[in-house]
Amino acid sequence: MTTSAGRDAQSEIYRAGVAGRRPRIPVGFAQLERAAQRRMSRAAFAYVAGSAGLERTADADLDAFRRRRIVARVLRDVSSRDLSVDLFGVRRPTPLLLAPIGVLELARRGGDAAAARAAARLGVPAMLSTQASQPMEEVAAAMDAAAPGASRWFQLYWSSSRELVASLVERAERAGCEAIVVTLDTHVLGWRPRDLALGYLPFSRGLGIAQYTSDPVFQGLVRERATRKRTSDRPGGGPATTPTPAALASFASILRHHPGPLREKLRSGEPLAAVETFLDVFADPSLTWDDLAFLRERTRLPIVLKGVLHPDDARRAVDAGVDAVQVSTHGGRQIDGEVGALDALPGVVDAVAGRIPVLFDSGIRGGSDALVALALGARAVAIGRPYVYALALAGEEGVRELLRNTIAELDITLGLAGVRRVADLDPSVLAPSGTGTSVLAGGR
Ligand SMILES: Cc1cc2nc3c(=O)[nH]c(=O)nc-3n(C[C@H](O)[C@H](O)[C@H](O)COP(=O)(O)O)c2cc1C
Repeated sequence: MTTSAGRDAQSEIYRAGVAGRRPRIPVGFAQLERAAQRRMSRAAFAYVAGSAGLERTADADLDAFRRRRIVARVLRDVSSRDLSVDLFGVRRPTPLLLAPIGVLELARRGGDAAAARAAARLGVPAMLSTQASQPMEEVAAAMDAAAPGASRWFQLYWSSSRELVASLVERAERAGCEAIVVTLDTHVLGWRPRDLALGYLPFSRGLGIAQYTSDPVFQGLVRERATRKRTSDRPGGGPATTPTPAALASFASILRHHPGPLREKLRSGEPLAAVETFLDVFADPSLTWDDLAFLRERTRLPIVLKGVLHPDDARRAVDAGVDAVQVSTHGGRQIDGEVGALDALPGVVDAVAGRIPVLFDSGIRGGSDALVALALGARAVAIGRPYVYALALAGEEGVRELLRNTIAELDITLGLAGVRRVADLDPSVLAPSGTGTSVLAGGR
Protein backbone atom coordinates (compact mmCIF):
# COMPACT_ATOMS: atom_id res chain seq x y z
CA MET A 1 0.00 0.00 0.00
CA THR A 2 2.07 2.91 -1.18
CA THR A 3 0.91 6.41 -0.41
CA SER A 4 1.38 9.98 -1.44
CA ALA A 5 -0.95 11.19 1.30
CA GLY A 6 1.43 13.92 2.43
CA ARG A 7 1.98 15.56 -0.95
CA ASP A 8 -1.69 15.15 -1.89
CA ALA A 9 -2.89 16.93 1.25
CA GLN A 10 -0.35 19.71 0.85
CA SER A 11 -1.29 20.36 -2.75
CA GLU A 12 -5.01 20.29 -1.91
CA ILE A 13 -4.44 22.89 0.80
CA TYR A 14 -2.12 25.12 -1.23
CA ARG A 15 -4.29 24.96 -4.35
CA ALA A 16 -7.33 25.97 -2.32
CA GLY A 17 -5.19 28.75 -0.84
CA VAL A 18 -4.48 30.10 -4.33
CA ALA A 19 -8.25 30.39 -4.78
CA GLY A 20 -8.48 32.15 -1.43
CA ARG A 21 -9.89 29.24 0.57
CA ARG A 22 -8.43 28.45 3.97
CA PRO A 23 -8.56 25.04 5.70
CA ARG A 24 -11.83 24.43 7.54
CA ILE A 25 -10.08 23.76 10.82
CA PRO A 26 -6.85 25.27 12.14
CA VAL A 27 -3.94 23.02 11.21
CA GLY A 28 -1.93 23.58 14.41
CA PHE A 29 -3.19 21.94 17.60
CA ALA A 30 -2.97 25.02 19.83
CA GLN A 31 -5.04 27.08 17.39
CA LEU A 32 -7.48 24.19 16.95
CA GLU A 33 -8.03 23.92 20.69
CA ARG A 34 -8.52 27.67 21.08
CA ALA A 35 -10.99 27.82 18.22
CA ALA A 36 -12.95 24.89 19.68
CA GLN A 37 -13.01 26.55 23.08
CA ARG A 38 -14.65 29.60 21.53
CA ARG A 39 -17.25 27.39 19.83
CA MET A 40 -18.14 25.06 22.71
CA SER A 41 -20.08 25.81 25.88
CA ARG A 42 -18.01 26.37 29.01
CA ALA A 43 -19.11 23.07 30.55
CA ALA A 44 -18.54 21.11 27.33
CA PHE A 45 -15.03 22.45 26.84
CA ALA A 46 -14.18 21.87 30.51
CA TYR A 47 -15.30 18.25 30.19
CA VAL A 48 -13.22 17.60 27.07
CA ALA A 49 -10.09 19.58 27.88
CA GLY A 50 -9.98 18.87 31.60
CA SER A 51 -7.79 16.28 33.29
CA ALA A 52 -7.30 14.99 36.82
CA GLY A 53 -6.04 17.13 39.70
CA LEU A 54 -3.40 19.69 38.77
CA GLU A 55 -3.34 18.15 35.28
CA ARG A 56 0.28 17.05 35.71
CA THR A 57 -0.33 13.78 33.88
CA ALA A 58 -1.80 15.58 30.89
CA ASP A 59 1.35 17.75 30.91
CA ALA A 60 3.57 14.66 31.29
CA ASP A 61 1.86 13.04 28.28
CA LEU A 62 2.82 16.03 26.13
CA ASP A 63 6.18 16.57 27.77
CA ALA A 64 7.24 13.00 26.97
CA PHE A 65 6.81 13.84 23.28
CA ARG A 66 8.69 17.14 23.67
CA ARG A 67 11.70 15.23 25.02
CA ARG A 68 11.92 12.81 22.08
CA ARG A 69 13.91 13.76 19.01
CA ILE A 70 13.90 12.27 15.54
CA VAL A 71 17.29 11.87 13.87
CA ALA A 72 16.76 11.86 10.11
CA ARG A 73 18.72 9.64 7.72
CA VAL A 74 19.44 10.73 4.16
CA LEU A 75 19.91 9.24 0.65
CA ARG A 76 17.63 6.28 1.21
CA ASP A 77 15.12 6.37 -1.71
CA VAL A 78 11.92 7.25 0.06
CA SER A 79 10.07 7.99 -3.18
CA SER A 80 7.31 5.54 -2.27
CA ARG A 81 6.10 5.14 1.26
CA ASP A 82 3.81 2.67 2.98
CA LEU A 83 1.87 3.60 6.11
CA SER A 84 0.00 0.32 6.44
CA VAL A 85 0.09 -1.94 9.48
CA ASP A 86 -1.26 -5.36 10.29
CA LEU A 87 -3.74 -5.52 13.16
CA PHE A 88 -5.73 -8.59 14.15
CA GLY A 89 -5.07 -10.21 10.80
CA VAL A 90 -6.25 -7.21 8.78
CA ARG A 91 -4.01 -4.90 6.78
CA ARG A 92 -4.97 -1.32 7.71
CA PRO A 93 -4.06 1.58 5.38
CA THR A 94 -2.70 3.69 8.24
CA PRO A 95 -1.60 3.10 11.85
CA LEU A 96 -4.26 5.51 13.16
CA LEU A 97 -7.27 4.72 15.32
CA LEU A 98 -10.07 6.95 16.57
CA ALA A 99 -9.89 6.81 20.38
CA PRO A 100 -13.14 6.06 22.20
CA ILE A 101 -14.54 9.36 23.44
CA GLY A 102 -17.75 9.57 25.40
CA VAL A 103 -20.49 12.20 25.10
CA LEU A 104 -19.47 13.48 21.67
CA GLU A 105 -22.75 15.40 21.55
CA LEU A 106 -20.91 17.94 23.72
CA ALA A 107 -18.95 18.79 20.58
CA ARG A 108 -21.84 18.41 18.14
CA ARG A 109 -25.22 16.74 17.97
CA GLY A 110 -24.88 13.44 16.11
CA GLY A 111 -21.13 13.63 16.76
CA ASP A 112 -20.61 9.88 17.21
CA ALA A 113 -21.91 9.08 13.74
CA ALA A 114 -20.19 12.10 12.17
CA ALA A 115 -16.76 11.24 13.58
CA ALA A 116 -17.15 7.54 12.80
CA ARG A 117 -18.18 8.30 9.20
CA ALA A 118 -15.08 10.43 8.73
CA ALA A 119 -12.92 7.60 10.09
CA ALA A 120 -14.72 5.05 7.91
CA ARG A 121 -14.00 7.06 4.76
CA LEU A 122 -10.26 7.05 5.54
CA GLY A 123 -10.00 3.41 6.64
CA VAL A 124 -9.33 4.40 10.26
CA PRO A 125 -10.96 2.02 12.77
CA ALA A 126 -13.32 3.84 15.14
CA MET A 127 -13.48 2.75 18.76
CA LEU A 128 -17.10 3.25 19.83
CA SER A 129 -17.41 4.31 23.45
CA THR A 130 -19.68 2.77 26.07
CA GLN A 131 -20.47 6.39 26.97
CA ALA A 132 -21.46 7.36 23.43
CA SER A 133 -24.36 9.70 22.76
CA GLN A 134 -25.73 7.42 20.04
CA PRO A 135 -26.34 3.66 20.20
CA MET A 136 -23.63 1.57 18.53
CA GLU A 137 -26.13 0.13 16.03
CA GLU A 138 -26.92 3.62 14.74
CA VAL A 139 -23.24 4.52 14.42
CA ALA A 140 -22.41 1.20 12.74
CA ALA A 141 -25.16 1.83 10.17
CA ALA A 142 -23.82 5.34 9.54
CA MET A 143 -20.34 3.91 9.00
CA ASP A 144 -21.61 1.26 6.60
CA ALA A 145 -23.45 3.93 4.63
CA ALA A 146 -20.16 5.84 4.29
CA ALA A 147 -17.93 2.82 3.62
CA PRO A 148 -19.54 -0.63 3.75
CA GLY A 149 -17.93 -2.89 6.37
CA ALA A 150 -15.84 -0.03 7.79
CA SER A 151 -13.84 -1.11 10.79
CA ARG A 152 -15.25 -0.41 14.27
CA TRP A 153 -14.27 -1.69 17.67
CA PHE A 154 -16.33 -1.51 20.83
CA GLN A 155 -14.86 0.08 23.97
CA LEU A 156 -16.29 -1.52 27.07
CA TYR A 157 -16.68 -0.03 30.51
CA TRP A 158 -17.15 -3.17 32.58
CA SER A 159 -20.41 -2.63 34.44
CA SER A 160 -21.18 -4.07 37.86
CA SER A 161 -24.06 -5.88 36.12
CA ARG A 162 -22.58 -8.95 34.42
CA GLU A 163 -25.77 -9.36 32.38
CA LEU A 164 -25.30 -5.86 31.01
CA VAL A 165 -21.65 -6.58 30.10
CA ALA A 166 -22.73 -9.71 28.24
CA SER A 167 -25.50 -7.84 26.47
CA LEU A 168 -23.23 -4.98 25.35
CA VAL A 169 -20.66 -7.42 24.01
CA GLU A 170 -23.30 -9.40 22.15
CA ARG A 171 -24.66 -6.20 20.61
CA ALA A 172 -21.15 -5.15 19.61
CA GLU A 173 -20.66 -8.45 17.79
CA ARG A 174 -23.99 -8.06 16.02
CA ALA A 175 -23.12 -4.47 15.06
CA GLY A 176 -20.02 -5.77 13.30
CA CYS A 177 -17.41 -4.62 15.80
CA GLU A 178 -14.01 -6.25 15.23
CA ALA A 179 -12.61 -6.05 18.75
CA ILE A 180 -13.58 -5.38 22.35
CA VAL A 181 -11.45 -2.75 24.06
CA VAL A 182 -11.80 -3.02 27.83
CA THR A 183 -10.88 0.23 29.54
CA LEU A 184 -9.36 -0.61 32.91
CA ASP A 185 -8.30 2.80 34.21
CA THR A 186 -11.78 4.16 34.91
CA HIS A 187 -13.54 2.03 37.50
CA VAL A 188 -14.28 5.38 39.12
CA LEU A 189 -14.07 8.80 37.48
CA GLY A 190 -10.86 10.66 38.22
CA TRP A 191 -10.87 13.81 40.40
CA ARG A 192 -11.42 16.48 37.73
CA PRO A 193 -11.38 20.02 39.12
CA ARG A 194 -12.69 21.72 35.98
CA ASP A 195 -15.88 19.62 36.06
CA LEU A 196 -16.12 19.71 39.85
CA ALA A 197 -15.91 23.51 39.84
CA LEU A 198 -18.96 23.66 37.58
CA GLY A 199 -20.72 20.76 39.31
CA TYR A 200 -21.02 19.33 35.83
CA LEU A 201 -21.22 15.63 35.01
CA PRO A 202 -22.88 15.05 31.62
CA PHE A 203 -24.26 11.63 32.58
CA SER A 204 -26.25 13.04 35.49
CA ARG A 205 -28.13 15.15 32.93
CA GLY A 206 -28.88 12.21 30.69
CA LEU A 207 -26.05 12.79 28.20
CA GLY A 208 -23.72 9.99 27.10
CA ILE A 209 -25.82 7.05 28.26
CA ALA A 210 -27.33 6.02 24.92
CA GLN A 211 -25.62 2.58 24.88
CA TYR A 212 -27.40 1.91 28.16
CA THR A 213 -30.88 3.26 27.41
CA SER A 214 -30.87 1.29 24.15
CA ASP A 215 -29.92 -1.95 25.90
CA PRO A 216 -32.60 -4.52 26.78
CA VAL A 217 -30.86 -5.65 29.99
CA PHE A 218 -30.41 -2.07 31.17
CA GLN A 219 -34.01 -1.26 30.28
CA GLY A 220 -35.10 -4.15 32.52
CA LEU A 221 -33.07 -2.74 35.44
CA VAL A 222 -34.61 0.69 34.86
CA ARG A 223 -38.18 -0.64 34.77
CA GLU A 224 -37.64 -2.45 38.07
CA ARG A 225 -36.24 0.66 39.69
CA ALA A 226 -38.99 2.94 38.35
CA THR A 227 -41.69 0.54 39.54
CA ARG A 228 -40.13 0.36 43.00
CA LYS A 229 -39.98 4.15 43.12
CA ARG A 230 -43.61 4.59 41.99
CA THR A 231 -44.89 2.21 44.66
CA SER A 232 -42.78 3.79 47.43
CA ASP A 233 -43.70 7.38 46.39
CA ARG A 234 -47.36 7.19 47.42
CA PRO A 235 -49.08 10.61 47.84
CA GLY A 236 -48.34 12.17 51.21
CA GLY A 237 -45.08 10.21 51.46
CA GLY A 238 -42.73 13.11 52.19
CA PRO A 239 -42.51 16.90 52.27
CA ALA A 240 -42.67 18.48 48.81
CA THR A 241 -39.64 20.59 47.83
CA THR A 242 -39.63 23.31 45.18
CA PRO A 243 -37.12 22.48 42.44
CA THR A 244 -34.59 25.16 41.45
CA PRO A 245 -34.49 26.40 37.82
CA ALA A 246 -31.21 24.49 37.36
CA ALA A 247 -32.84 21.28 38.60
CA LEU A 248 -35.71 21.81 36.16
CA ALA A 249 -33.26 22.35 33.31
CA SER A 250 -31.41 19.16 34.25
CA PHE A 251 -34.68 17.26 34.40
CA ALA A 252 -35.66 18.61 30.95
CA SER A 253 -32.29 17.45 29.63
CA ILE A 254 -32.82 13.98 31.11
CA LEU A 255 -36.28 13.78 29.55
CA ARG A 256 -35.02 14.94 26.17
CA HIS A 257 -32.23 12.38 26.10
CA HIS A 258 -34.40 9.42 27.06
CA PRO A 259 -35.94 7.47 24.16
CA GLY A 260 -39.73 7.19 23.80
CA PRO A 261 -42.85 9.37 23.73
CA LEU A 262 -42.87 12.27 26.22
CA ARG A 263 -46.17 11.37 27.87
CA GLU A 264 -44.94 7.84 28.53
CA LYS A 265 -41.61 9.12 29.87
CA LEU A 266 -43.39 11.42 32.31
CA ARG A 267 -45.78 8.68 33.42
CA SER A 268 -43.21 5.94 33.92
CA GLY A 269 -40.51 7.94 35.70
CA GLU A 270 -38.02 5.88 33.71
CA PRO A 271 -35.81 8.75 32.44
CA LEU A 272 -34.73 9.66 35.98
CA ALA A 273 -34.50 6.00 36.95
CA ALA A 274 -32.21 5.44 33.94
CA VAL A 275 -29.73 8.08 35.13
CA GLU A 276 -29.78 6.69 38.67
CA THR A 277 -29.38 3.12 37.42
CA PHE A 278 -26.46 4.18 35.22
CA LEU A 279 -24.71 5.86 38.14
CA ASP A 280 -25.16 2.62 40.12
CA VAL A 281 -23.94 0.13 37.52
CA PHE A 282 -21.36 2.20 35.58
CA ALA A 283 -18.29 0.26 36.68
CA ASP A 284 -16.99 -2.56 38.83
CA PRO A 285 -13.95 -1.60 40.93
CA SER A 286 -13.72 -5.15 42.26
CA LEU A 287 -12.60 -6.49 38.87
CA THR A 288 -9.48 -8.71 38.81
CA TRP A 289 -7.50 -10.64 36.20
CA ASP A 290 -9.65 -13.71 36.85
CA ASP A 291 -12.72 -11.86 35.59
CA LEU A 292 -11.31 -11.64 32.08
CA ALA A 293 -12.34 -15.28 31.62
CA PHE A 294 -15.97 -14.11 31.73
CA LEU A 295 -15.36 -11.97 28.67
CA ARG A 296 -13.27 -14.57 26.86
CA GLU A 297 -16.09 -17.09 27.23
CA ARG A 298 -18.56 -14.68 25.68
CA THR A 299 -16.73 -13.45 22.63
CA ARG A 300 -14.32 -14.68 20.02
CA LEU A 301 -13.40 -11.14 19.08
CA PRO A 302 -9.91 -9.90 19.90
CA ILE A 303 -9.74 -8.37 23.39
CA VAL A 304 -7.69 -5.22 23.96
CA LEU A 305 -6.85 -4.02 27.48
CA LYS A 306 -6.76 -0.21 27.48
CA GLY A 307 -4.92 1.66 30.22
CA VAL A 308 -1.94 -0.66 30.77
CA LEU A 309 1.18 1.22 31.92
CA HIS A 310 3.18 -1.21 34.08
CA PRO A 311 5.40 -3.85 32.41
CA ASP A 312 4.20 -6.48 34.90
CA ASP A 313 0.59 -5.82 33.93
CA ALA A 314 1.58 -6.10 30.27
CA ARG A 315 3.18 -9.53 30.92
CA ARG A 316 0.13 -10.57 32.88
CA ALA A 317 -2.09 -9.50 29.98
CA VAL A 318 -0.13 -11.73 27.60
CA ASP A 319 -0.44 -14.63 30.07
CA ALA A 320 -4.18 -13.97 30.35
CA GLY A 321 -4.46 -14.54 26.60
CA VAL A 322 -5.64 -11.08 25.56
CA ASP A 323 -4.94 -9.96 22.02
CA ALA A 324 -3.45 -6.50 22.56
CA VAL A 325 -2.73 -3.90 25.22
CA GLN A 326 -3.19 -0.18 24.84
CA VAL A 327 -0.78 2.07 26.71
CA SER A 328 -2.78 5.09 27.84
CA THR A 329 -3.20 7.52 30.73
CA HIS A 330 -6.74 8.24 29.53
CA GLY A 331 -5.38 11.62 28.48
CA GLY A 332 -4.38 12.35 32.08
CA ARG A 333 -8.03 12.36 33.14
CA GLN A 334 -7.75 9.72 35.83
CA ILE A 335 -4.64 10.05 38.02
CA ASP A 336 -2.78 13.30 38.63
CA GLY A 337 0.99 12.87 38.74
CA GLU A 338 1.04 9.68 36.69
CA VAL A 339 3.83 8.71 34.30
CA GLY A 340 3.44 10.15 30.81
CA ALA A 341 2.05 7.47 28.50
CA LEU A 342 4.94 7.72 26.03
CA ASP A 343 7.44 7.23 28.88
CA ALA A 344 5.61 4.04 29.85
CA LEU A 345 5.52 2.69 26.29
CA PRO A 346 9.06 1.23 25.97
CA GLY A 347 8.69 -0.77 29.20
CA VAL A 348 5.42 -2.28 28.01
CA VAL A 349 6.85 -3.02 24.55
CA ASP A 350 9.82 -4.80 26.15
CA ALA A 351 7.60 -6.80 28.48
CA VAL A 352 5.29 -7.92 25.70
CA ALA A 353 8.30 -8.85 23.54
CA GLY A 354 6.36 -8.97 20.28
CA ARG A 355 3.85 -11.57 21.47
CA ILE A 356 0.86 -9.23 21.02
CA PRO A 357 0.52 -5.76 19.49
CA VAL A 358 0.90 -2.72 21.72
CA LEU A 359 -1.43 0.17 20.91
CA PHE A 360 -0.98 3.69 22.22
CA ASP A 361 -2.82 6.90 23.02
CA SER A 362 -2.48 10.00 25.19
CA GLY A 363 -0.74 13.04 23.83
CA ILE A 364 -0.80 12.44 20.07
CA ARG A 365 -1.22 15.90 18.58
CA GLY A 366 0.05 15.35 15.05
CA GLY A 367 1.70 12.99 12.58
CA SER A 368 5.16 13.52 14.00
CA ASP A 369 3.94 12.39 17.44
CA ALA A 370 2.43 9.33 15.79
CA LEU A 371 5.81 8.52 14.23
CA VAL A 372 7.58 8.78 17.59
CA ALA A 373 5.14 6.43 19.32
CA LEU A 374 5.34 3.97 16.41
CA ALA A 375 9.14 4.11 16.56
CA LEU A 376 8.99 3.22 20.24
CA GLY A 377 7.07 0.09 19.41
CA ALA A 378 3.38 0.99 19.17
CA ARG A 379 1.63 -0.89 16.36
CA ALA A 380 -1.06 1.79 16.05
CA VAL A 381 -1.92 5.06 17.79
CA ALA A 382 -5.27 6.53 18.74
CA ILE A 383 -6.20 10.16 18.25
CA GLY A 384 -8.29 11.64 21.06
CA ARG A 385 -8.97 15.31 21.89
CA PRO A 386 -7.82 16.72 18.51
CA TYR A 387 -10.71 15.04 16.71
CA VAL A 388 -13.22 16.23 19.30
CA TYR A 389 -12.17 19.82 18.64
CA ALA A 390 -12.31 19.27 14.88
CA LEU A 391 -15.80 17.82 15.33
CA ALA A 392 -16.92 20.84 17.35
CA LEU A 393 -15.70 23.19 14.64
CA ALA A 394 -16.72 21.46 11.43
CA GLY A 395 -18.51 18.15 12.09
CA GLU A 396 -17.69 15.18 9.89
CA GLU A 397 -15.69 17.35 7.48
CA GLY A 398 -13.64 18.67 10.37
CA VAL A 399 -12.76 15.17 11.59
CA ARG A 400 -11.96 14.09 8.04
CA GLU A 401 -9.62 17.03 7.64
CA LEU A 402 -7.99 16.40 11.03
CA LEU A 403 -7.33 12.75 10.19
CA ARG A 404 -6.15 13.61 6.69
CA ASN A 405 -3.72 16.16 8.10
CA THR A 406 -2.39 13.72 10.69
CA ILE A 407 -1.88 11.03 8.06
CA ALA A 408 -0.23 13.58 5.76
CA GLU A 409 2.18 14.78 8.43
CA LEU A 410 3.05 11.20 9.32
CA ASP A 411 3.74 10.38 5.67
CA ILE A 412 5.91 13.46 5.15
CA THR A 413 7.82 13.01 8.40
CA LEU A 414 8.41 9.34 7.64
CA GLY A 415 9.94 10.15 4.27
CA LEU A 416 11.99 13.03 5.64
CA ALA A 417 13.31 10.76 8.39
CA GLY A 418 14.55 8.41 5.69
CA VAL A 419 12.15 5.55 6.43
CA ARG A 420 9.98 3.99 3.74
CA ARG A 421 7.50 1.94 5.70
CA VAL A 422 5.78 2.52 9.01
CA ALA A 423 6.34 -1.17 9.66
CA ASP A 424 10.12 -0.53 9.49
CA LEU A 425 10.11 2.13 12.21
CA ASP A 426 12.16 1.33 15.28
CA PRO A 427 13.91 3.29 18.04
CA SER A 428 16.98 3.81 15.85
CA VAL A 429 15.17 6.75 14.22
CA LEU A 430 15.15 8.50 17.60
CA ALA A 431 17.95 10.04 19.59
CA PRO A 432 18.58 7.88 22.67
CA SER A 433 16.56 9.21 25.63
CA GLY A 434 15.88 12.36 23.67
CA THR A 435 19.41 13.77 23.98
CA GLY A 436 19.55 14.73 20.34
CA THR A 437 23.28 14.24 19.70
CA SER A 438 24.62 11.16 21.42
CA VAL A 439 23.25 8.96 18.62
CA LEU A 440 26.03 10.35 16.46
CA ALA A 441 28.71 8.96 18.72
CA GLY A 442 27.64 5.35 18.39
CA GLY A 443 26.35 5.43 14.79
CA ARG A 444 26.87 2.58 12.39
C1 LIG B 1 -13.86 13.96 26.60
C2 LIG B 1 -13.19 12.62 26.68
C3 LIG B 1 -13.99 11.50 26.83
C4 LIG B 1 -13.40 10.23 26.89
N1 LIG B 1 -14.20 9.12 26.96
C5 LIG B 1 -13.64 7.90 26.97
C6 LIG B 1 -14.45 6.74 26.97
O1 LIG B 1 -15.67 6.82 26.97
N2 LIG B 1 -13.83 5.54 27.00
C7 LIG B 1 -12.47 5.41 27.01
O2 LIG B 1 -11.96 4.30 27.05
N3 LIG B 1 -11.68 6.50 26.98
C8 LIG B 1 -12.23 7.72 26.95
N4 LIG B 1 -11.43 8.83 26.88
C9 LIG B 1 -9.97 8.65 26.78
C10 LIG B 1 -9.52 8.54 25.31
O3 LIG B 1 -9.93 7.32 24.76
C11 LIG B 1 -8.00 8.62 25.21
O4 LIG B 1 -7.41 7.71 26.07
C12 LIG B 1 -7.50 10.05 25.53
O5 LIG B 1 -8.34 11.01 24.94
C13 LIG B 1 -6.07 10.24 25.06
O6 LIG B 1 -5.58 11.49 25.46
P1 LIG B 1 -5.46 12.74 24.43
O7 LIG B 1 -6.82 12.93 23.85
O8 LIG B 1 -5.07 13.89 25.29
O9 LIG B 1 -4.45 12.36 23.40
C14 LIG B 1 -12.00 10.10 26.83
C15 LIG B 1 -11.21 11.24 26.66
C16 LIG B 1 -11.79 12.50 26.58
C17 LIG B 1 -10.91 13.70 26.36
